[in-house]
Amino acid sequence: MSKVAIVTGSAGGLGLGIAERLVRDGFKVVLHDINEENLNQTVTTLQNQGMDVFGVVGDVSNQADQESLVEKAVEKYGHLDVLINNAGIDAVTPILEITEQELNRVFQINVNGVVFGTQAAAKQFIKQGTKGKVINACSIAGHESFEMLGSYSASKHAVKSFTHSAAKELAQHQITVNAYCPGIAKTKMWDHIDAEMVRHSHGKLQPGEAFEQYSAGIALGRYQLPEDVGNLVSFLASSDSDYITGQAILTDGGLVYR
Ligand SMILES: NC(=O)C1=CN([C@@H]2O[C@H](COP(=O)(O)OP(=O)(O)OC[C@H]3O[C@@H](n4cnc5c(N)ncnc54)[C@H](O)[C@@H]3O)[C@@H](O)[C@H]2O)C=CC1
Ligand SMILES: CC(=O)C(C)=O
Repeated sequence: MSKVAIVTGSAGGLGLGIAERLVRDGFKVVLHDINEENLNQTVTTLQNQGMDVFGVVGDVSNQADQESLVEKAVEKYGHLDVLINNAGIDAVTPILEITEQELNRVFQINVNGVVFGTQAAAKQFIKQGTKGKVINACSIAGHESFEMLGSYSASKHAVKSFTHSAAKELAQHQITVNAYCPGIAKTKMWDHIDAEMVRHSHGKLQPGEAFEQYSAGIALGRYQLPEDVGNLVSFLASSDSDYITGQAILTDGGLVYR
């Protein structure tokens, strides 16, 4: 019987790379995103390539949406084995200018989303009476805090902390909870971070320079590809990782050392 995985925020970027890798690993994959147009396009493209995937539109920060996502996955494929809490957003703001609205939005999506997803998947695993895996998107910013990324870094530290608590509490049900911590990948997220860093630099940075400066510190000499993240998530989703729980594992080409 094929295993079933959900990947949130997978219309593009790292989530899409993860979804494609899991399909190649033999999973049936439920793609999920808040952006309906992008999600439909991505799902159609993958289905046209013969992949067994389907899409669910939803907002990870909405608890009812997360419950409904798991219900729809089970309705379609019969059961659930793995949830990848991948969806996330960035915010680039000097500390003195962070607003209540920004902080709430970043935490609602990056942190509440992970909590609600974990709850929905864990309830399903317990109902099934099976092992299950929850895999959360953390970041190098969950291990080291970055200038101008104050609310984002705090949210990713919270993801790491929640990963530890959930791993401890859910182990009694044979549910593992781990996180992947990417470095610098050239997705829409980094396009936005670069543009925002340029905007806040008052002429000191040109477009592309913030990305170049961050990438210049990578020991292996290149920025990250979605495939690099897919490699780690593939392992965390496989039975090879059955004895690993509560870990937030860096995949960054050598940038942050913990
Ligand atoms: N790009 C990078 O260098 C790094 C990314 N990460 C993390 O990896 C994850 C994926 O990042 P990227 O692919 O780069 O981002 P991205 O911005 O390229 O893609 C994120 C996807 O999530 C979706 N999304 C946003 N809010 C959502 C919501 N409320 N509900 C459902 N879907 C939503 C977006 O529509 C988009 O398709 C994020 O959690 C991010 O924080 C971590 C470290 C580095
Ligand atoms: C997007 C992200 O997590 C960083 C720190 O680059």
